Amino acid sequence: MPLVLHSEVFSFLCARLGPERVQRNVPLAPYTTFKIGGPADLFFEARTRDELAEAVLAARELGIPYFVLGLGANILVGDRGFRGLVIRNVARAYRLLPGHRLWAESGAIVYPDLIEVAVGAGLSGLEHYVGIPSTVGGALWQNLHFLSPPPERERTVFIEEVLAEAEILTAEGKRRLVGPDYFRFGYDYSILHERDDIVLAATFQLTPGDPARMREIMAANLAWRRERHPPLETEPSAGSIFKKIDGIGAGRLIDQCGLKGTRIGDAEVSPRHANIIVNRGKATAAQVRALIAYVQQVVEARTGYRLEPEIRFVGEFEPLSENEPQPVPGHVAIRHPDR
Ligand SMILES: NC(=O)C1=CN([C@@H]2O[C@H](COP(=O)(O)OP(=O)(O)OC[C@H]3O[C@@H](n4cnc5c(N)ncnc54)[C@H](OP(=O)(O)O)[C@@H]3O)[C@@H](O)[C@H]2O)C=CC1
Ligand SMILES: C=C(O[C@H]1[C@H](O)[C@@H](CO)O[C@H](OP(=O)(O)OP(=O)(O)OC[C@H]2O[C@@H](n3ccc(=O)[nH]c3=O)[C@H](O)[C@@H]2O)[C@@H]1NC(C)=O)C(=O)O
Repeated sequence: MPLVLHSEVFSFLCARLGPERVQRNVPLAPYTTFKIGGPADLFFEARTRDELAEAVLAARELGIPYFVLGLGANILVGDRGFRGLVIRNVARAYRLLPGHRLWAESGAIVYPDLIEVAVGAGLSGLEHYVGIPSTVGGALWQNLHFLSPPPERERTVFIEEVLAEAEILTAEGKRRLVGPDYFRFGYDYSILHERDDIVLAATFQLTPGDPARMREIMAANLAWRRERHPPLETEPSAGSIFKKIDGIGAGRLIDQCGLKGTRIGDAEVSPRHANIIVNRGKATAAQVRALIAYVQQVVEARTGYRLEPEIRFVGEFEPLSENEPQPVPGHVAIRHPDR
């Protein structure tokens, strides 16, 4: 039974969060970069970090499932949607502080908002992440990263390198200021994967830099992405589907197996970058899941490597039906610039 039918739950949330503020049965597809996903039984937009904390505490008190949604850039929402409360984080305040610091609520958007304000003030440290869709919360969750500047591009730079401190709501319900060590950052990893802590705000320690050089880095990184990744505006996706395989490359393996352009319904392995699945129009979460499973199966059979999804699966998924379209091999393959 949809949670929405439990009127006491709805009344409790309205009393806690405001009568006009809690919505029922809200489609989630528009709030994801994949443009896929069924409805949330209950939906609330948190406009400040206090509202975000209050919504999480209310859901915990009720004992109902909840999910904090950033830009929905790293998730696949099931076609049946989410049985519980989706809290969309639109707490987007930010300001520059003395000592070259930038403070931001966790719903603040890294690009363009934070990067533009930092670069505009001649402060370096965030410009690497230009063009990557992410809120501050999502960035700490996954330790947002990109290649170091050209021409060397000799390493990966991570957002942990400029994090000074963060305000969190802990799994135990306490508001705390924590330093970077708390997060135990790794590649695509932070403690937020294990603990039910919520990021409310973060402060970044930036460094004075040459704005012209920062603009140069931004232009080069945007060009790098444009050349390799399908454009989100016309080919909705969730970025890389599978985790990095050090020194080998998930994308390269899929490409070498000739899977670019393979489709199940409207879900397609991007002909531009083999580790990205794009929604060609009306793709369902079931089709994306089936395509993920198909790619895993082919790559494992041919190379022995088991690809692990990097994206988070959220909500309820339809069981795969026998009527689901079968995989159709791709015909056109765009040569990847690194091959
Ligand atoms: N490098 C690239 O090209 C790309 C990278 N990405 C990555 O995807 C992420 C997208 O971020 P975004 O769209 O904002 O997030 P999403 O809405 O995609 O949510 C992703 C996860 O982040 C967690 N999360 C979000 N906000 C908070 C918060 N305030 N506190 C604690 N956890 C939170 C949630 O985990 P939980 O359920 O555990 O609360 C959720 O599962 C970024 O990390 C970015 O690096 C995405 C696309 C491309
Ligand atoms: C896109 C994301 O992150 C990106 C991040 O933007 C960039 C830059 O730092 O490095 C990674 O991309 P990537 O393209 O190097 O990763 P993979 O998909 O594993 O590809 C590895 C390598 O395979 C080769 N490759 C890739 C795609 C393709 O179609 N053909 C091909 O040959 C390329 O040489 C590539 O460099 C991150 N992906 C992963 C899985 O770690 C994301 O997180 O959503």
